[in-house]
Amino acid sequence: MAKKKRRSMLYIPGNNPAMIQQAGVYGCDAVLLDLEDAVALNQKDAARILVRSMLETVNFYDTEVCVRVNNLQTPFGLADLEEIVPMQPDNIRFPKTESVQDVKDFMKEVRRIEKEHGIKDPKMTIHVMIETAKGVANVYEIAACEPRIDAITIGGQDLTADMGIVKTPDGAGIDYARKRIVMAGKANNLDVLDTVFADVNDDEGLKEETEYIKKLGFAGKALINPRQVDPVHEVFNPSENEIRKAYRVYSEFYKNTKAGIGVFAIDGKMIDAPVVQRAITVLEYANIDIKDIEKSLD
Ligand SMILES: CC(=O)SCCNC(=O)CCNC(=O)[C@H](O)C(C)(C)COP(=O)(O)OP(=O)(O)OC[C@H]1O[C@@H](n2cnc3c(N)ncnc32)[C@H](O)[C@@H]1OP(=O)(O)O
Ligand SMILES: O=C([O-])CC(=O)C(=O)O
Ligand SMILES: [Mg+2]
Repeated sequence: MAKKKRRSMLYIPGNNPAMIQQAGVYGCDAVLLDLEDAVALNQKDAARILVRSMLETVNFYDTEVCVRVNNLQTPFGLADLEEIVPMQPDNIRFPKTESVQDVKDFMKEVRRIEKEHGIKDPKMTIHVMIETAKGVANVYEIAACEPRIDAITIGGQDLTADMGIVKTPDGAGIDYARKRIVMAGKANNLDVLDTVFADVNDDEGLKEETEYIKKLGFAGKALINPRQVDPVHEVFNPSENEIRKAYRVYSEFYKNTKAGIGVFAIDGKMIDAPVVQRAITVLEYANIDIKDIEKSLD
C-alpha cells in the first residue's frame, strides 16, 4: 500500500463540535483534534469528553485522525490519555517533548492503558512535538527512542516563546531547529512535519513558507484553518512537468533493469538509483502506482 500523505494536518480545537463534525470534508490529509493549546483551561474536561465521543461517532472518511493531548506535567495529560488511548485514533501527539524520559513516561501510560483495555496489537502511532530549546538539543535521541514514533514535528510558536524571540516571517530564529529536526527524523525514517503559519489571510506567505520547508525535507505542515489546505497541497503536489519526467525516468529504469543495465542516460543526464528514488517519490505524491507503470511495459 502507498505511504499515507501528510501534506496538510489541520488543527481543530477539541471543544468545537461543529468543526470536528465536518473533519472528514475539509480535504486535508489529517486532522489534529486538539486538547492542548487551542483549549482554554476551563474547557479541558469538556473537550476531552467531546473528542472521545466524536472519535466514536464521526465519519472521518480516509482522513487520518490524530489527537494532541496535554503534556504529562500538566494536570490534564494523564486524564487525556485515559480517555483517548482506548479509542485508538490513528495517532497521538505528545507536545513539548524534551527528552527520552518524557517519551518513556508517556509510553508507559499508553501501554498500561492499552493493556487494561485488552488492546493487544495497537496500530496507533506517536507523533512527538519538539517545541523547546531542550527538545531541539535532544532531538536525535528522542527520534530514535521508541519504535511507535512515526512522525516528528516542530512547534514554532512555543519554540520561539521558549527561546525568548519573535517568530519572524523568514523563520530565521527557528531555521537551525527545523534543519536539525529534519535530520533527526530522516535518520530514523520518520515523517517530519512543519509548524503552523499563523496568518490565515496571507496565502502567498503560506505558500512561500511551504515551498521552503518542502525543500528542507518536511513531508507536510500543521494548519489552523481549512482555507490553508489548498495552498499547501498546491506546493506539495508535483507539477505536470515533474510527473511526466518522473514517469519517464521510472519507465526507462524498469526497461533498463530488465536488460541488466544499472546506470543509463536520459537526454544526456545520468540516471542512477537516487534519481530513480526521487522519481518514485514524485509518482507517490501524484498517486501513480509504479506497479501500473511496470504492467504497462511488461
Ligand atoms: C500554537 C498552536 O498550538 S496552534 C494549534 C491550535 N490552534 C487552533 O487549533 C486554532 C484553529 N483555528 C481557528 O480557531 C480559527 O481558524 C482562527 C481563530 C485561527 C481564525 O478564525 P476565523 O477568522 O473566524 O476563521 P474563518 O473566518 O476563516 O472561518 C471560516 C470557517 O472555517 C471554520 N474554521 C475555522 N478554523 C477551522 C479549523 N481549524 N477547523 C475547522 N474549521 C475551521 C469556521 O468555523 C468557519 O466556519 P463557518 O463558515 O461554517 O462559520
Ligand atoms: O504544531 C504547531 O505548529 C503548533 C504549536 O503547538 C506550536 O507552534 O507551538
Ligand atoms: Mg505548541
